[in-house]
Amino acid sequence: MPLLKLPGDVLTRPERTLLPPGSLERPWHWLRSKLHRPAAIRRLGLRSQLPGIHRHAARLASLDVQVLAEERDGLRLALARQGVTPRLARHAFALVREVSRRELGMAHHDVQLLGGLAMLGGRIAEMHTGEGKTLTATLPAATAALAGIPVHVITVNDYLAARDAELMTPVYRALGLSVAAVVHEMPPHERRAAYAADVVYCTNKELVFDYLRDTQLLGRHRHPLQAHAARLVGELQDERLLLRGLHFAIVDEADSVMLDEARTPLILSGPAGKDALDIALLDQALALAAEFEEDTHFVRESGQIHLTERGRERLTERAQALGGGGWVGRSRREWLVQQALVARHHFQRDHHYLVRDGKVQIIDEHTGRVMADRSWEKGLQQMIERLEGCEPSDPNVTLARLTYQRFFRRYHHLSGMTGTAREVRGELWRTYRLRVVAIPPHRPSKRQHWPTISLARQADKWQWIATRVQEIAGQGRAVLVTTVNLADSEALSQRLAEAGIEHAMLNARQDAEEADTVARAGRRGAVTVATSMAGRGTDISLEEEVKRAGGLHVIVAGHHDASRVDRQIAGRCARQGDPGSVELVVCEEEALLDELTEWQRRMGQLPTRLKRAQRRREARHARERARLLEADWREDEQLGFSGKSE
Ligand SMILES: Nc1ncnc2c1ncn2[C@@H]1O[C@H](COP(=O)(O)OP(=O)(O)OP(=O)(O)O)[C@@H](O)[C@H]1O
Repeated sequence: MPLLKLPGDVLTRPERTLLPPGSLERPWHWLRSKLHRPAAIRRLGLRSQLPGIHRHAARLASLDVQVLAEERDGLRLALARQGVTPRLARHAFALVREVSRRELGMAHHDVQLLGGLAMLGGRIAEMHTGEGKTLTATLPAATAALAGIPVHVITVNDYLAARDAELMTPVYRALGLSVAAVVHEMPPHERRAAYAADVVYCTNKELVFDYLRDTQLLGRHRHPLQAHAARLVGELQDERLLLRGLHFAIVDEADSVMLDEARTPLILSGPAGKDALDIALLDQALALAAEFEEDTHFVRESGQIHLTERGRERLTERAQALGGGGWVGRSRREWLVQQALVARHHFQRDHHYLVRDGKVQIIDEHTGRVMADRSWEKGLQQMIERLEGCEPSDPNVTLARLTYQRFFRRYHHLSGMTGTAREVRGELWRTYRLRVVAIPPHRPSKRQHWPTISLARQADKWQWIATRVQEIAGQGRAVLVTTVNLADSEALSQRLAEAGIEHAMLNARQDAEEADTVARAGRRGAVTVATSMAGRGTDISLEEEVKRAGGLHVIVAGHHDASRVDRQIAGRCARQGDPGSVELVVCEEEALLDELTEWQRRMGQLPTRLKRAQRRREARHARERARLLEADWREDEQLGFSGKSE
């Protein structure tokens, strides 16, 4: 029985049809997810595959280029005929390992082979940060691609998609496979060409938007069978579609892509024309919101803003004075003012967005990167633009929307890898039916966790960090400091500049030089200040003398939304057996403290309280995702009768 096989009827089955669990099954799934434990390598029998791979690899190592190419062609034929059977998978892994050794000078370690096998079996490989997931992904990706299965390697940002595709190209090329990266700036014809490659590296956002564009194009032929029928009568030309279907996905940073980003659905929008938005009305709403006082007219709860009874009364009075227009209907006017309050009080410049070239550009809260060409919906974008004195952009209308939960479950074969999956394994199983396999590290980690420092004020924090940075960099080590947002990274940068400490910056405003900044960050005495942009995937290679002096020191200047992000940042140091250390610096004024009640503020030590606040925030985000998933399932059940999807 093959592990993977290209469906014979690939034209009619480019994606999996969703079968949501029935309402009686759901409590059972919930219970199973609570009891879920990471699958043991031993129980899955993964280790027993290693001797076979090594036997093949030893034989391949002695072959010359010509014979190796013949071997590859023979294997490709067998994989295409039989699918990826365990025997052929061992053979393919050995071939990929040998090719990587020749082309990149890196032969996959045993733990990478185990990670690759876990993914080939449709699981999530939890591999420690810095263990070499980029190289690991080549094993299942190339094996599936050799069998003729289109592969998507999905990651969190364009920088990583382009970097990983480029780094791994020699391996794929030597295996006779084509590889491409899809990045934001690409026009449709280049995207289409890229998706035609055997292995495609792309981000979750680009992929889902392209999928939505395709569903728009398919229109009433959205169901695979309808599309096939339309093709036969010439009503549908595949040349205009971008994707080749959803066959095999390897999701890098799986917890970030499949959970953190899954709180909000992706919305494909199109221009609505200037008239669709009444700018005067937005201005009135903003002016009204400026009169409203917190706790009297509105309250903030769990990241949302609600009008109080007094706020509603005030709005009714003011609406009568304004008269007519958008102010007549009660729910409409309340919604308008609520949006204006969100624009005024919730979204902060240099935290949630930045202003560049006269435009308001959203910063992705998970990756710390600018999301070019993305905008908030329903007038919120234009309200923020008015507040920032920018020219209001053209409004958009929603064309299609899709949740990540729904999208990823459409893949015939779904797998992933990450350094941080353990704490969300239940949710990964509940949502995607994906099991987590914990892979041991190649070498024991030498990372030292220094005690947490807690200070009273932000200013004390920056001062303390400046002193610490000077001390550690002076020892010939390299230092990376991460802050929770762009504004904080700039405040710290200013403090360092005042102290005469030379440093590089990596944040949403200084993103053009990313590869160079990362390349310099491991030099002797280098100091780098970054936001969570440096949190995932950033691989800082250290100079030999830096390793001898103690490696990279990471200072985490404040907790992030999820403890997984903190762990990812800590994972920038002590990679691949190098030495390294990490410490956390927190202070009373931190944003997460907003989450604490007065009673909690008075209780316990600051770090413990902050940790609790972080856990509450994580739980809230998990609840939001669960609600979205539940809504998705309900929608599926209702649509089931009319046979539609999406
Ligand atoms: N088998 C190998 N032999 C030698 N070096 C390796 C091997 N595998 C990976 N590396 C090196 O290890 C470093 C870390 O790799 P990579 O960035 O892919 O790790 P990662 O697991 O993706 O880390 P993160 O969790 O931070 O994303 C890279 O510099 C890579 O070249």
